[in-house]
Amino acid sequence: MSTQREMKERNPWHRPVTIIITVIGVIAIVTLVTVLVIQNRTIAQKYKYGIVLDAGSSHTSLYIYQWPAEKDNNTGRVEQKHHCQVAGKGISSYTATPYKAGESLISCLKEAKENIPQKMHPETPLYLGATAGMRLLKLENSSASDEVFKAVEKTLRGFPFSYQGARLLAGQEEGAFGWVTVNYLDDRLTQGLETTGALDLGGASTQISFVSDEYNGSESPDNAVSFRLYGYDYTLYTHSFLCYGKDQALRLALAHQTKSGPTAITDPCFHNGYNETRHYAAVYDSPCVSDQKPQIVSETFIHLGGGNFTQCQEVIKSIFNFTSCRYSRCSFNGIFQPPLQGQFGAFSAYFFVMNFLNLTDTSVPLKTVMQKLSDYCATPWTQIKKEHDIPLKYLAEYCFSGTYILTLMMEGYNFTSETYSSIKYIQKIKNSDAGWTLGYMLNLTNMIPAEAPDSPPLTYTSYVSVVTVMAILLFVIFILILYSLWPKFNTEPKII
Ligand SMILES: Nc1ccn([C@@H]2O[C@H](COP(=O)(O)OP(=O)(O)OP(=O)(O)O)[C@@H](O)[C@H]2O)c(=O)n1
Ligand SMILES: [Ca+2]
Repeated sequence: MSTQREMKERNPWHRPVTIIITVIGVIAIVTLVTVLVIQNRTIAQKYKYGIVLDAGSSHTSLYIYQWPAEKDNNTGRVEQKHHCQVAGKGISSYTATPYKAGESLISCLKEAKENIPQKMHPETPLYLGATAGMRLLKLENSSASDEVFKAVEKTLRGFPFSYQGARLLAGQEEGAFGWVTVNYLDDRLTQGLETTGALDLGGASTQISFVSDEYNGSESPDNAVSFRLYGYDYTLYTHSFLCYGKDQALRLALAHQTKSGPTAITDPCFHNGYNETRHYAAVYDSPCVSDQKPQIVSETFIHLGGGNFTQCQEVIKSIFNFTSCRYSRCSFNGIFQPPLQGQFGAFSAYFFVMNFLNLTDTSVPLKTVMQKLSDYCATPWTQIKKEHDIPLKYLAEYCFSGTYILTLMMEGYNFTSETYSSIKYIQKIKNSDAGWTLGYMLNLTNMIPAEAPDSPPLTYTSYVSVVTVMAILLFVIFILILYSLWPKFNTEPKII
């Protein structure tokens, strides 16, 4: 009994002082870890913002981006916070009343004010980039395009943000920034991974951008864009085909079918039973087709549907020119294109159309995809109208658009049934829309450094874990030391 009591007395864990030390130690560790976590989280919650307006040919979209304030010059942290679709058509449609182009943007800009903390408004950069609709308007009527830009500038300056300009993007910029967006969001740039190509299909133009080992910019230098990003060099091949967005491509196809000025056509790209009267003036009212306008015999023609995928493919092939190529290889219309390489992300109308048609799965063999599209095109217009509740103008065009997408990819860009699966139809990557706007803002705010930034050797989680483990270890060592010294303390009173 006495030996047992002695052992109990010698065991420091039964002493109140040891218990107190242990409790204090545990409290200290908990406090240390809590302070570390809270301290870091408070800093991360402060955001900076940027606004980009995408003034496309068919409509305008406003995007708000946000990033942690302390990561200004760091990697991969910019994300889309908000998207607002401007009501009505694109700014290039307001030539008769340019001030309305400016007014059309007001409601989205008001939304932007609500979505960004007020004190951040003056330091939030605001950009507007216009694409193919305004490119065409400039070609057609350059003073009208100036008026539209003046009107939108006036509206943008009336908001409390830091206005950075409204300008026309070059086709190369549109393609290159779309590529930057996709690869930035996929975290490919910081790690120097093999990049993903970008395919963007708009209403008035379409872009293809990718890195090819066989392209260094010496052949057809106009198609080269060189970057140094995070310490890695890239020479990107990019081309923008004006008039080959899906709305202008439809005009090219209609122009091809109405060359002789008929009073009616049976268009294989529209469903059987489709019947619409169209004005020649409206179809040919675009610089993409205006020079092909036939000597009019009548003001209108009847647009009938034929619902035949194979014949539709033939019509669409005829809007591409494959005859001349002064380079080693071409896509179409005499434009150089190096061999396709790697994975591709296809966004904007590529996604809208293929998603509507339920054809976004590219692991399905191309033959099956074509068969499904062929069946869709052959479905009578009355049945299509019954099955879908969307505006008829859009509904009528999906057979054409789907066929156009496959023909552009296979005949135009030279994808094959084997490489078709390297394409992924995408709308968003990690909650941010794929498109040129994010890449444009990252570039103009210098948010992608040429050299890799110095990064802390540990990630945040590892840092907290290491500190926690070390704190516990120190505490245990402290207790062990205390324990090893205890017998001495314990025997002292006995000596006295
Ligand atoms: N949900 C949507 C949104 C758009 N569209 C159509 O897709 C095409 C392209 O849209 P978008 O990529 O927004 O083109 P824009 O940016 O307006 O045109 P561009 O890039 O050529 O200036 C247009 O015909 C548009 O009507 C669609 O079918 N479904
Ligand atoms: Ca676009």
